[in-house]
Amino acid sequence: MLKIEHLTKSFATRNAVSDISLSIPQGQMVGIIGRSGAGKSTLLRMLNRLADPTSGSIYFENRDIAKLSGKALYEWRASCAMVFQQFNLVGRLDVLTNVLTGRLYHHGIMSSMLQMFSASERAFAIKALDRLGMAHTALQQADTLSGGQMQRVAIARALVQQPKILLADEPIASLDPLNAKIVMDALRTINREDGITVLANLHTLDTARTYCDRIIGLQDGVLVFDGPPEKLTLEMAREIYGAEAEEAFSEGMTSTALAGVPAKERLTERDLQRHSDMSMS
Ligand SMILES: Nc1ncnc2c1ncn2[C@@H]1O[C@H](COP(=O)(O)OP(=O)(O)OP(=O)(O)O)[C@@H](O)[C@H]1O
Repeated sequence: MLKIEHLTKSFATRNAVSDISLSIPQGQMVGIIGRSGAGKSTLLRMLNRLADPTSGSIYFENRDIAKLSGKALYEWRASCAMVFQQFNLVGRLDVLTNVLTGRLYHHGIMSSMLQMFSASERAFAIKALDRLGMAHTALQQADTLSGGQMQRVAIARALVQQPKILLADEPIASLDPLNAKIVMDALRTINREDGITVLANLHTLDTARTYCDRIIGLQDGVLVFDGPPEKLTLEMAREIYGAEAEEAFSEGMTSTALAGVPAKERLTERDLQRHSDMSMS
């Protein structure tokens, strides 16, 4: 069980995350939604301590994660893996070595520096790649892969950490729809088969609805919705995304599009349909 109590992160002029309390049972798949700047990344980054909370607590199996330091913090980061929108692979290294870097958390400093991996670790890494349908690329240089393939390798790297929690910060925001589906399917498989809790920041509401057991909605750093997808009404979704009542609101719209463009300039579904009709004629 991951338990967050009154978690707050303040920057100079504002709270990015404001007094959030939540309990997440092991094995849940949770989607975090909200418009751009709502605090989604800051919340995830606090969970694996890439950012330190200003106040509040994060408990996992009764340990206060917000207070860990040194070796204990390193161990926590091993059990709380993270994947990012930009994949964060080392492009000039081969895929297998990239995946094996996920094992460095389990090594001492010396063997980490020498990148010494045992035969069983290599086999484990290949198995992780195989689960993601990527074993055939093991010896390929990482920067020759497509974005979707890179994200699958990044997930394999997270898997070899043998995490209890997987944090995914906009894992499909840079991918085309087909690759986005492959990556989300992979996250759900890992969640269901391995019992790993998945917390994913998702920039479209329809993805969160399709894949998640539970949706958490943030608005200006404040928790404004917490429940199963079927409880998230259109009105609530509009409120979370700050969409105005008169405009067409599509669940496939991205949080960035909703936050970045003045309402009058945003494309409605009707505009998009008209555009595709025109391109086809
Ligand atoms: N290091 C920082 N220093 C100052 N302000 C920051 C910092 N990191 C985030 N913020 C601010 O905190 C707020 C929340 O940012 P955050 O990146 O968590 O939002 P988000 O919901 O993940 O947005 P996006 O979807 O665009 O990534 C924003 O107003 C952002 O500008």
